[in-house]
Amino acid sequence: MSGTPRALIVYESMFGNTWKVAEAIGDGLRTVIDTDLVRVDRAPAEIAPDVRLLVVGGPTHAFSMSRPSTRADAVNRGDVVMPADTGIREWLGALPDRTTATISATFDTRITRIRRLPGSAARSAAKLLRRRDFRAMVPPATFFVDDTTGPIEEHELARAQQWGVDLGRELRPVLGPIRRRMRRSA
Ligand SMILES: Cc1cc2nc3c(=O)[nH]c(=O)nc-3n(C[C@H](O)[C@H](O)[C@H](O)COP(=O)(O)O)c2cc1C
Repeated sequence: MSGTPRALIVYESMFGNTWKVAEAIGDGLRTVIDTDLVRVDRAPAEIAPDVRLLVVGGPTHAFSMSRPSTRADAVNRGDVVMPADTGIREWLGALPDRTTATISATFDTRITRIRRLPGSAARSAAKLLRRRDFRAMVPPATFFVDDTTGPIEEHELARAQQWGVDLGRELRPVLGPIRRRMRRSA
């Protein structure tokens, strides 16, 4: 383990709503830990050892994480904010096996009006992470958009920021011993 512990948020977004949620979560998390935010098509192929918390989020497509076909569908529905050739499913699938213990958390966006339907990208992503020995810090979280292309209401973004703050609080007891060790060796 090396460097100052930090959090990394990797997000996928077609119409910009999950991006806004990721930024709000980052604002919350930064009250506790240095946090980097990166789009999935620019995300590192490996998780650096100083990343103590990995947060992954994306839009729910067809009851799960997006696939090439659902992203192609999204492109036909409106202007997209990132290339459709990759998503969190592909990025998580290509991650190498863990060499250091990393804690994880996942989130997604879904449509308010069909909130009773099952299926969540966050839950699917959490399953993939568990298989790769990441330890989930909190249950998967969902933030709601008004319709397929949005918008997302301010109260959902406020909830996302608070989720980030709460996640940071959960992380504190885990970071405490690391910070103390770092102070001693400084
Ligand atoms: C092809 C496709 C399939 C979708 N399937 C679902 C779904 O199963 N459940 C749901 O709640 N929303 C579904 N949605 C709506 C997305 O969740 C919504 O577009 C997304 O939350 C917006 O986030 P973004 O702007 O970051 O892409 C779907 C959208 C698309 C384009």
